[in-house]
Amino acid sequence: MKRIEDYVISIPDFPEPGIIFRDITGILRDADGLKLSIDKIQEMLEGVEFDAVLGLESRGFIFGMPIAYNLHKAFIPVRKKGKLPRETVSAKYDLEYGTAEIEIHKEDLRPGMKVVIIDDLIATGGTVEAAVKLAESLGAEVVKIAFVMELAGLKGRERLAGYDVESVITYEGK
Ligand SMILES: O=P(O)(O)OC[C@H]1O[C@H](OP(=O)(O)OP(=O)(O)O)[C@H](O)[C@@H]1O
Ligand SMILES: Nc1ncnc2[nH]cnc12
Repeated sequence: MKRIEDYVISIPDFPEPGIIFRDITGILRDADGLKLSIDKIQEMLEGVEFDAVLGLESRGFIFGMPIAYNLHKAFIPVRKKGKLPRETVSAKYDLEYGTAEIEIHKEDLRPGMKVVIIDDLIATGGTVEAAVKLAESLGAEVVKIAFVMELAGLKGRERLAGYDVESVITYEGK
């Protein structure tokens, strides 16, 4: 039986020198890998009460949507700036490579909603930290943050102190 780490393809020096790119398409192209990844994240949510999955564009959509569907929860996209048509709140952040800005529809979250944030990977933690800020700025409570992969060497988890954070697999380095 293969493990999730057996499906991830690691590409050195992509998209720039020094980055080891952890490619999830190796998981998705195999039906067993795809099922295993969704099942593993779903296991993390057992016993967690929540209203909606927040999926982070774009790879967080891939893993977040099937889970929202399976558990009969809402799915709310957190998108890169300029894509959402209604009124938004937005946050800027730094990436392992470059900077970016994400946003969410303001009226999609209401005070008191409990949300789970799902993404494929945490590197520096900048993206997920920005997503937490957006959710909380609208009064939502982040009850769980789940990743397929964690690059522990980049210490992104340190930005999430006090939150319930779990990853299917952890790479000790970058
Ligand atoms: O922890 P961080 O340093 O913030 O990096 C992690 C984020 O970077 C990647 O997304 P990216 O912005 O490359 O977008 P994509 O999913 O559309 O490829 C990844 O899917 C995470 O969302
Ligand atoms: N090393 C990495 N591999 C894949 N996606 C990433 N996003 C940020 N860092 C990444």
